[in-house]
Amino acid sequence: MNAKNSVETMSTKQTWQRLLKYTGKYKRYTVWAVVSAMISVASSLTGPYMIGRTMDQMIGKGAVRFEEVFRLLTLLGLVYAVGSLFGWLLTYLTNRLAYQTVNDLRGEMFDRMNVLPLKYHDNHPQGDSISRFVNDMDAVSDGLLQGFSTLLTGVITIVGAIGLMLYTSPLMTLVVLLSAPAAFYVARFITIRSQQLFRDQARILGSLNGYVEEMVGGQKVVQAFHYEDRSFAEFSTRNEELYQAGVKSQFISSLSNPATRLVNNVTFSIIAMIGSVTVILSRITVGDLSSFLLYANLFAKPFNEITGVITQLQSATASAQRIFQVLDEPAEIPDREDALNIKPEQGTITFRDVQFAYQPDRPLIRDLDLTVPPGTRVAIVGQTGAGKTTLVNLLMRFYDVNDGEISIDGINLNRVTRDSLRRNFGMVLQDTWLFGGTIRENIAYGKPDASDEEIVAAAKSANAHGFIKRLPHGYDTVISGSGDSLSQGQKQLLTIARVMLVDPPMLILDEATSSIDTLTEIRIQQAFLKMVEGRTSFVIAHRLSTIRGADLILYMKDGDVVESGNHDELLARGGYYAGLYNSQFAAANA
Ligand SMILES: Nc1ncnc2c1ncn2[C@@H]1O[C@H](COP(=O)(O)OP(=O)(O)OP(=O)(O)O)[C@@H](O)[C@H]1O
Repeated sequence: MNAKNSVETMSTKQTWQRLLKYTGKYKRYTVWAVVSAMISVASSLTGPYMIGRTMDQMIGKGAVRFEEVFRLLTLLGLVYAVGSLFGWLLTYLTNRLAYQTVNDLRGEMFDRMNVLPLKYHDNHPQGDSISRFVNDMDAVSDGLLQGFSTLLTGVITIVGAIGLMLYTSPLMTLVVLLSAPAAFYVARFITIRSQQLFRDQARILGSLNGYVEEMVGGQKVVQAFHYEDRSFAEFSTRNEELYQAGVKSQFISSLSNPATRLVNNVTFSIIAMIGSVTVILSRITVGDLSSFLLYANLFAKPFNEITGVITQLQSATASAQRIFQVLDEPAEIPDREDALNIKPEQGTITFRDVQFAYQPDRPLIRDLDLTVPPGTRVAIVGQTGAGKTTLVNLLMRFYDVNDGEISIDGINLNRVTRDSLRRNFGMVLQDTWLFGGTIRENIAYGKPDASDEEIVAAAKSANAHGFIKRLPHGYDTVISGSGDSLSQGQKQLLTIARVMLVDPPMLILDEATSSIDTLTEIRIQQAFLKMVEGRTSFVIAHRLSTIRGADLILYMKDGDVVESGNHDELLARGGYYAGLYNSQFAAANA
């Protein structure tokens, strides 16, 4: 059974057992919360007793023991004040408990996101992951917050009220107790029905977030293709679905409170009648009856409150299941215990009988054999979907080969720590990734302790220094996460500078296919050339100059390297590469 299934079949009980393990770490808060709840409930239970006693001091017209009434009422005020104080303490402690728990969960989830294999991120919309991180965490936090204090005070109140009712009138207590299961089963009947609806709601919310994230991220494309109307139509469908799911789940679950209230009110009326008769028969005093009725109310209230928070608890359960789903996703297979930290001396890269498939039934790379001597400039070309990025994914061990091996200087990559492997490769991707911070911080991403001189030198090598200097605050200019205030070319120059600073022995470059102004393109080309000098480099190449300057061109087709050699050799062979050259570059070059 895979992790996803195991969480999907996780029962409510298992989910809460697991959630409470996180809460269990904060026993100190829990113990004090229980003590506070007990004191606060004790005060609310003492109240009705004292009110009853006070009433019994007012026997009739002109027969009121004022002194005693005054004493009891003062005491009552004091008892309620202490109760309020501990009620506040209970809220404070449950707040801490809930936020600490969610804080830990959030930390664990963030950690897990970082160790999940790329496969997970490739197959899950970012919006859905963000929704789990934000919305589901909030739902769990609300559930813990409300659930904990309500359940705790509820249970103590119920137990205490039963004891005091029994003390006052066992017969009437029996009536109250017999009616309790009715309220409980009514609530349970409704709860079971609404649980599935809450699960659906969380799922639809995740999918809506995923869609919004796609559409907001791709706004340019959306507008360029006049997709706005269709995008809005699709959004509206999902939004409507969420609306329907929300209304339905809220409607069903909100039935439970009025339904249990109805049962309780009927019970209350019956007890009032029986009680009146008992008073007439002089078995109990009027004070006792009023105390009892107040107890019966106190006894019923938690049922109402508990059924009220059941809505929140259900939503928290569904959300916790979605969080645990991520936590249970298998992490990237850890490095072997005897994994080596490599520092390649030569850097000869060999592919031997490499086989790879993203999906087991769709083999992509079959029996790939290749030797790349140190310092070789490799250009990978081929049509879209040919497997160029896949080759890079395997080199960086974002995915592991299914069979065969890739080695550096004869060391199988499976025996190398991923960290040291990735440190040896500098990567410049088409999708430039910048984060919210200064230009300086963005360049120093791979070497946070770099000096200013090193940063400037790297920027100069990357031909980025000139445009950075012209920015309003130079290297201290703050850019947004997406780097929207910079041009595509400038962003790529920054990412080149970032790699230059780290100075890795090997490089992986994904040449931008997007059009960049000629001057910037020349700058990038120069920067690329400087970067690959003397280093083993793999370039997913789209420009003729890069391809022609390469020592080794790999022409990929359907996952296989079908031709390899340098430009002249491949042209002379008259195969796929020659076809590509003649159809795409020859005319431009003529
Ligand atoms: N994460 C993935 N899961 C499943 N299949 C994938 C995944 N990534 C790529 N593929 C498939 O593998 C094949 C090779 O994809 P790859 O990205 O390596 O091609 P490419 O040559 O880099 O294409 P392009 O030039 O368009 O970037 C394609 O058929 C693609 O659909």
